[in-house]
Order: sequence, then C-alpha cells, then structure tokens
Amino acid sequence: METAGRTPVRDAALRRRSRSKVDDRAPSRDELLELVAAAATVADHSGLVPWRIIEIRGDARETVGRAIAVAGGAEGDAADKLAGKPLRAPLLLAVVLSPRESRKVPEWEQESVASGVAHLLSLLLDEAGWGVMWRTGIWTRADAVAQAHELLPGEKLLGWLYVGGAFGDEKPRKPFDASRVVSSL
Ligand SMILES: Cc1cc2nc3c(=O)[nH]c(=O)nc-3n(C[C@H](O)[C@H](O)[C@H](O)COP(=O)(O)O)c2cc1C
Repeated sequence: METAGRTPVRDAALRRRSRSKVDDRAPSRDELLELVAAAATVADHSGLVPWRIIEIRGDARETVGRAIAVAGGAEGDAADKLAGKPLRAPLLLAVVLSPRESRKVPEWEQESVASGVAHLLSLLLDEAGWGVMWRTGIWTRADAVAQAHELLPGEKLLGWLYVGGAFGDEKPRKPFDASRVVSSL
C-alpha cells in the first residue's frame, strides 16, 4: 500500500508516552468533546456505543479519592495517601463500560470497544499536547468506587485517564520487535 511517506497515525502512536506527572492545565470541556467524538470512531460491533466517559475535575476528584480509600480499607496516613491519588491530575476521565442488551454481541466484545475508546482517546489527548496516564487499582471495581461514580446497574469502570498539562521531554520509546508476537499458522 502506497502511503507516499505520510504516516501521521503511526507517527503519533510511536511518539505517545504516558506521563505520570502533569501540571494544572487541562483541556476544556469543548476540546474534550471533540476528542471523544474522534475516539468514538473505533470499530463497534452493531454500533452499540457500550461506553461512556465521566469528566471529573476539582472537588469531584476528592469524592473519588474518598471512595478509593474506603474500598482500599486503609486507615490514617494510608487512607490519606489513597484519597490523594486522584489529585495528581486536574482532570480524570473515568472510562465506563455500559453493556447493552444484545444476543449477537457478548459483553467481552463490548468491553473491547470501551477499551479501544480509552486507548484511542489517550492517543488523541497525547497528540493534542496533553499529558495522559491510564490508571487503575485493585479498588477500580469496588462497590464504594462504583457508587461514587453513580454507575448504573451492570456498568463497570475500566479505570481513569489522568489528564493534565505535559511538561519536559519524555524518553522516546524503544523500538519494539514485532516478530516476538507475530506468528503464522
Ligand atoms: C488498563 C490499564 C491500566 C493501567 N493502570 C496503571 C496503574 O494503575 N498504574 C500505573 O503506573 N500504570 C498503569 N497502566 C500503565 C500506564 O498507563 C502506561 O501505559 C505504562 O506506564 C507504560 O507507559 P507508556 O504508555 O508510555 O508505554 C495501565 C495501563 C492500562 C492499559
């Protein structure tokens, strides 16, 4: 296939790095909506849109932090440490699997769609210059955490994209030897 030397998607993928530290800048809601609309183009069997995103800014991050501390069963300093985790970025995007009734598309396929959205949204945010890191924890699917996010019955969290201002240079990615994972029948 002739690409005439133009491979912007491949270039963005190879350039993307997760950033564990970000500053207080964050994309506006309008910018976020544009990027989510682009991420929504992932392949989606039967077009079920079995996912949604919860935008968490400001004090809402503390609500999530308190739920994480409860779910983690920690007390004292350990609880404070868990509760402080969502404060590491100005914007958290909770990625939610919202399974739809379907005889044709089982839940694992729908979770694949939601996961694809999270990956593509991470790439799009990174390409737009934002710092992003997908984070989870053993408490991600705990009841207290689901309640804090006001999840509906059957919905499940896939974790949070921690988003903020990117600063400094990240180490370029080491080349990946694809022959390790590609076999033939
Ligand atoms: C579903 C999922 C959950 C993750 N959870 C965490 C996490 O809780 N803590 C963490 O340090 N990295 C977590 N990661 C990995 C980082 O997001 C990141 O991919 C990793 O640090 C490698 O960096 P890179 O994306 O630049 O290759 C998670 C990744 C995925 C896909």
